[in-house]
Amino acid sequence: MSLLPTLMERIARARTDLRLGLPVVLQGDGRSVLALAAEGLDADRFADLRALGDPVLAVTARRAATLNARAYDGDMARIVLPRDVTTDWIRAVADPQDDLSAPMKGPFVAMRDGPADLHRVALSLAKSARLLPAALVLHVDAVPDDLTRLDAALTLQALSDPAHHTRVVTGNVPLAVTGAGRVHVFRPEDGGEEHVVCEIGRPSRSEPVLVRLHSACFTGDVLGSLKCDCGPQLHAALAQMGAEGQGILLYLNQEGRGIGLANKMRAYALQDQGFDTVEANHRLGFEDDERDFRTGADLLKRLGFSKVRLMTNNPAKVEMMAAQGIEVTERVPLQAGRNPLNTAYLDVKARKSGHIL
Ligand SMILES: Nc1nc2c(ncn2[C@@H]2O[C@H](COP(=O)(O)OP(=O)(O)OP(=O)(O)O)[C@@H](O)[C@H]2O)c(=O)[nH]1
Ligand SMILES: [Zn+2]
Repeated sequence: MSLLPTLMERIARARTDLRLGLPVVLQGDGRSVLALAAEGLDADRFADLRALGDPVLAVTARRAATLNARAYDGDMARIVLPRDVTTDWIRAVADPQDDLSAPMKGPFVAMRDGPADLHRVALSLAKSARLLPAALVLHVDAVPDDLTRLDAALTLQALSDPAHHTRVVTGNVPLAVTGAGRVHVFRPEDGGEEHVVCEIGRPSRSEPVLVRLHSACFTGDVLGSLKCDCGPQLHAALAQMGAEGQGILLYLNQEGRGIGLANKMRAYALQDQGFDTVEANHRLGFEDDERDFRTGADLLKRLGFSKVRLMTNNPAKVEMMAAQGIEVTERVPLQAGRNPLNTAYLDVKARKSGHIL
């Protein structure tokens, strides 16, 4: 019946549920689990969950490596909870903030037997909800009525494909660099963040267009943070488009290389403890870069562009464009905003993430 939620709509609900601290139900191969995000775990809910059985704490292999827990499941570990477990213990396993000041109690016992597929989906959902990637997972025979239910395999598939976007509106916005600015707003069908494409002038659809594929950086773009180069890169790109009279700025809401603003601030707090940008992501349980650049290529195609002069120092962006069928006729270097406070950050990106200096 068409009034009932689709899979995408149920995934959107599940993300909200996890962010609220509610469990969601994941189902597959005749099994059901309750999954609850470790972040923001409520003591009463945790007590109710334990009354139903013994949940395990799923964490990514990245987080497991920091904890010295064995990742028997390859990309993740299922950590057995100690008998005297508290919500503080769970939070401390999930969140690396106090790893140094209060070293973990370990050794951790990780499960080797039994399927881990539903746990894996719980972690993907937590990531897509921009929460810490750690979830309590409990097998149950009877599923409570009011909880959001998801088919695990279909959910994993849906989370790994980029969402389809609808162009919601286009509005004229005169900019400092050009009077001829237009903003297109694209909304994903999966209830995720909207993305913005800013078109400068009226670029021809048959010639290579100057494009900046930019990821949101609230601290750099809006606050003028000196920890990164995002703000100056954004403004340098707009200035070049203004000077050439045309261009496309893809402004993707993938804050913190796709981990969300709260997690990026957690990463910054770890950087204050001495870890670099890549190490901080790993300690939190994330990969170096959790972004999916395919969305950028999709939006370009939707606007009728197939050839670009791409403003970036990141070879992964160039490769992705080509893989998505967009011809990159030229990589236009974008060097702006180096300062004494971000030199180490930019050097790490060059050394560990392959950025071209
Ligand atoms: N996780 C994390 N994200 C960061 C950090 N510093 C900046 N960012 C994010 O990194 C992203 C930077 O994006 P971009 O400017 O598109 O990219 P880039 O991959 O450096 O490539 P180019 O600028 O195109 O050369 C933004 O989403 C920022 O919010 C950090 O220390 N940790
Ligand atoms: Zn930034």
